[in-house]
Amino acid sequence: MTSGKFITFEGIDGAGKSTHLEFVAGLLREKGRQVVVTREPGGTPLGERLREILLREKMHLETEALLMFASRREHIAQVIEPALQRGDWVISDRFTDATFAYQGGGRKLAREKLEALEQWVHPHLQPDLTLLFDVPLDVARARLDATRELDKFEQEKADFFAATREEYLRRAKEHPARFRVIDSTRAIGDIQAELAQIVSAL
Ligand SMILES: Nc1ncnc2c1ncn2[C@@H]1O[C@H](COP(=O)(O)OP(=O)(O)O)[C@@H](O)[C@H]1O
Ligand SMILES: Cc1cn([C@H]2C[C@H](O)[C@@H](COP(=O)(O)OP(=O)(O)O)O2)c(=O)[nH]c1=O
Repeated sequence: MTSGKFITFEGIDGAGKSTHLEFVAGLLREKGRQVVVTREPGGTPLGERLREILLREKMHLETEALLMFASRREHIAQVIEPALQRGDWVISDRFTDATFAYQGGGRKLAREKLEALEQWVHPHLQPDLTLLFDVPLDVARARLDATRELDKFEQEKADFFAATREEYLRRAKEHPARFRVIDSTRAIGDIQAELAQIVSAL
């Protein structure tokens, strides 16, 4: 049995992550891999209920961080670890880097608190590859405005997303072996050509 890998997709809202999830899953399936596509917050029945609350209700920033990690704990136990143990590949639309970027960067929750939660919830699990879809705020905002009704996070102001993006880029620099920063201002076809190269090198 080949061993599976854990790939996460990250970026500020509107960067284009969701556009490329199924493309990457398809590339892996073409190579004969079993692929589980999932997301955070969510990915389990309980996690999806937490997602509904997290994306709609205002709450204390620590409550928000704790619920993100509660959803993640369930997701790891029910979906991610069993899939990796079977040898499947897991692609998750967001994981812990999102909590550092949104609750840490955006909401300014102390990084040490998030590191403590990360150590508690998944001391031994890290993605093998994190694709960070990066775009300037105005590009992300224009894409969002063109397409959908905005949830609680998407309604945040420019300085929130500036801090979120900055924290993502800081983490990418801190973990260069795990992160690939994708310039997501380019045409979808150009981005997919780069993704195909990255996936074939895995
Ligand atoms: N490279 C791109 N060029 C132009 N439009 C894009 C590009 N990538 C995504 N979009 C569009 O931007 C919108 C937001 O993309 P989406 O993948 O849903 O973002 P995210 O999941 O990162 O919030 C969608 O309407 C999508 O079609
Ligand atoms: C996983 C995670 C997501 N989020 C936020 C980022 C997004 O705004 C929102 C949901 O993510 P996402 O699934 O990307 O939203 P959409 O389906 O609208 O593209 O949750 C956090 O604030 N912290 C986290 O730890």
